[in-house]
Amino acid sequence: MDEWIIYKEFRFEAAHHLPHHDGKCRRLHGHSWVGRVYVRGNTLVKSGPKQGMLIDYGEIKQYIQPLLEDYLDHHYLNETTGLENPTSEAIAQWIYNRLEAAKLPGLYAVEIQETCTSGCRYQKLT
Ligand SMILES: Nc1nc2c(c(=O)[nH]1)N=C([C@H](O)[C@H](O)COP(=O)(O)OP(=O)(O)OP(=O)(O)O)CN2
Ligand SMILES: [Zn+2]
Repeated sequence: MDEWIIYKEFRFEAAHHLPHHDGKCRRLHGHSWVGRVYVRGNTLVKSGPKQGMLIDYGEIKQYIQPLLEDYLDHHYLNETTGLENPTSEAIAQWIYNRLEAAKLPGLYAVEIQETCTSGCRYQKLT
């Protein structure tokens, strides 16, 4: 069987702190976060303007945009997400759950890069 996995990248500026951390991440600080939403599927659109696509990248963006505006970009993540300890792991899972609730077709994984050298991928085992 064929399988395609595509992704759409997004970026946001946001502050957070990890209240339980034993190092510098306990302090309030900010990052230029980079995320990726992965979508997976076995069939491509057969005709029309989306021919040859799993799902239009622009459509994936439409699912991410409200999250960026309302919760992520230029927000304080401890407050807006309701996560008491917003690690990369927690934020990736939080974004995945939101996209799943919004019924993004083929949702497969969410990746979050917190710094140039650190990041996390969250996906659900089936
Ligand atoms: N597993 C996790 N570890 C850490 C997280 C996390 O979310 N999950 N978060 C932090 C801090 O928030 C920090 O902002 C990022 O840490 P780190 O990569 O150590 O940042 P540095 O700038 O020090 O990275 P270097 O490239 O090594 O200088 C900590 N850990
Ligand atoms: Zn951090």
